[in-house]
Amino acid sequence: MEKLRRTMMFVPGNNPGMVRDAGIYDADAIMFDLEDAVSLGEKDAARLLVYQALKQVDYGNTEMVVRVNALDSAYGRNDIFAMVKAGVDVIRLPKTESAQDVIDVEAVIVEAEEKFGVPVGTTKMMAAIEGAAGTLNALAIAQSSQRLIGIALGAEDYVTNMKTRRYPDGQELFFARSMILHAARATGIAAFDTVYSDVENEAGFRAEVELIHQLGFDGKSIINPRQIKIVNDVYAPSQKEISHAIDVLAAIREAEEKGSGVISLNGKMIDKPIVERAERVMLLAEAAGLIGKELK
Ligand SMILES: CC(=O)SCCNC(=O)CCNC(=O)[C@H](O)C(C)(C)COP(=O)(O)OP(=O)(O)OC[C@H]1O[C@@H](n2cnc3c(N)ncnc32)[C@H](O)[C@@H]1OP(=O)(O)O
Ligand SMILES: O=C([O-])CC(=O)C(=O)O
Ligand SMILES: [Mg+2]
Repeated sequence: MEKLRRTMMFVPGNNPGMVRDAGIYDADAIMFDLEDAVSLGEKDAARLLVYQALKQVDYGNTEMVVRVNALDSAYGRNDIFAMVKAGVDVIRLPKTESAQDVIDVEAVIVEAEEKFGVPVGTTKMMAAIEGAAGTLNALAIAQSSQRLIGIALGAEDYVTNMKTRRYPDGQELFFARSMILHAARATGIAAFDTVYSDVENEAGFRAEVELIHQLGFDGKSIINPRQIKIVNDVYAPSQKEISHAIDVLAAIREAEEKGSGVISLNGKMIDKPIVERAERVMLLAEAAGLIGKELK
């Protein structure tokens, strides 16, 4: 069963209150940040704080992600060792430019897993693409490791690299979003859109979420708990979509019972991609609290 990751909430790794309470907002994933949200003087303290939190705070079943510093910084290797030791679910690489960046981080993860007795292969990875080189290498990056659960756009760094800024209509991100989506879909991993920094602008945020939902992203990195409900609302299927999905799944079940693969519903042929879409609608509907498990 596909894992839903509509919201992945950044939490500054140097903020004890936010780190402690991050689990109460029901983000699909929590992403502690050791990179750009943390100043150089606080890197070691943040690493320790996040390590302790992962060991001691009960975040329930929420997927726990940590954005580590790059390996070529003074902190990356220590970050990876500490997070693997703490049993983090996913390590997010920032500013990934090539497949080699992922391979290098994976090698350090393996070292850490062996050192701390964590079964090799358990720690998953995701790669954030935040510049022109990474965007052009998106497919190679997505193919670079079996551990990758997904790739993500980091638009603040990306627009800086591209010598532009973010605009309300997002035209400046269209190429990068398309590359990342296609690379993710071609390799069967997830695609995550970038943060929207203007927390007070709910209408602008909703418009961006509608756009990335239409494009096909699995979800979005967010920076504030107030953004969670908006993403979940946009990703919730309509009643019409849910009814159609229920009919499709009932029709396919009936056809299977009769031993027939090809079926029609209201005169339209139902085939594999339609069934797959219907299953995803039901998963999203359940996550949005719109149906119970018994209907699936
Ligand atoms: C370009 C990049 O690299 S982006 C990634 C790095 N950036 C980050 O991680 C920033 C994360 N976000 C934040 O720090 C904050 O949301 C800010 C600074 C943007 C806004 O902070 P605030 O004005 O305090 O937000 P707001 O008033 O909505 O906070 C409401 C509550 O949610 C908490 N909260 C806000 N953001 C977060 C968060 N990201 N994680 C956990 N808790 C949070 C606040 O502590 C506050 O809790 P309280 O009611 O118990 O006091
Ligand atoms: O990955 C993100 O969405 C946040 C980030 O670092 C960026 O936009 O540069
Ligand atoms: Mg960035």
